[in-house]
Amino acid sequence: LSLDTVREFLTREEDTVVFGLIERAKHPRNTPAYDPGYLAGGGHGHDASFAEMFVRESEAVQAKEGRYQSLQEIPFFPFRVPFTLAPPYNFTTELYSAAALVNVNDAIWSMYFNELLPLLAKNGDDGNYAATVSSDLVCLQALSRRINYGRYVAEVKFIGDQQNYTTLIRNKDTDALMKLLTSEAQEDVVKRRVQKKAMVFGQNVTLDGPVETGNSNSSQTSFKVDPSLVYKLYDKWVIPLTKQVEVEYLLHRLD
Ligand SMILES: C=C(O[C@@H]1C=C(C(=O)O)C=C[C@H]1O)C(=O)O
Repeated sequence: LSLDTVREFLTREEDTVVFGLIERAKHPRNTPAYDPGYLAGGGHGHDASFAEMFVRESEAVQAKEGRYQSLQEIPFFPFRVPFTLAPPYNFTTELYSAAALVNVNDAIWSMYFNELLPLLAKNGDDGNYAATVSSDLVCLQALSRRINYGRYVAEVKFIGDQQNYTTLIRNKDTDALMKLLTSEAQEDVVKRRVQKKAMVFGQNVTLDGPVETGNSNSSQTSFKVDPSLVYKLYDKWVIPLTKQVEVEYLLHRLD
């Protein structure tokens, strides 16, 4: 684990996040899928929305196949996750064990459904709820993996500057920790790159003419996901939440 490999991981995750958003944006809002009352109205005694039920049950299946044996993956419903049926695999454990399970999945969940989704999906209801929430799950898992990877970022930064971090952790100085782990230049690169990825991955591809680059002067260029929304997602939520994970991890790094 080094700062370079950590940055490579985050860069590759950007692709997964952007492709996930493109797929979700294919479907309209489909609000009944998020309404707990919609299922209850069916009289089956459910108190969760289709979206929640889909995530919970998918996580249960994936848990059985060993998804959460990798520390890179953290479920949204940890108490509903059954034991794995997969034989143990010797995953490398780069994380400090007392801090390894730090995560902000609850914050990711509410950010995704309450803030991002209304900006991402067009109004409308086409009844394809299962396909829709299945693409929500992909987005949630990608965002969770990316944001909770802040644990690995923090570990690398801690190892690289143990003396300074140790003092700040002992003093529980979260503001100073936040400042020490922040690289504004790097954050700027990340935000501009994801915006560009949204342009490149989300363009309409036709056989006539050159590949659209998105920065041509044709105002007709339209993207499957608004590149400025992807910038905003990283600026307002993904990077701040990643840094929150980093700070929380560090606060447990000497436990
Ligand atoms: C990931 C890093 O650490 C911090 C978090 C970042 C992020 O969430 O993208 C970017 C820069 C840093 O503020 C890094 O330095 O590469």
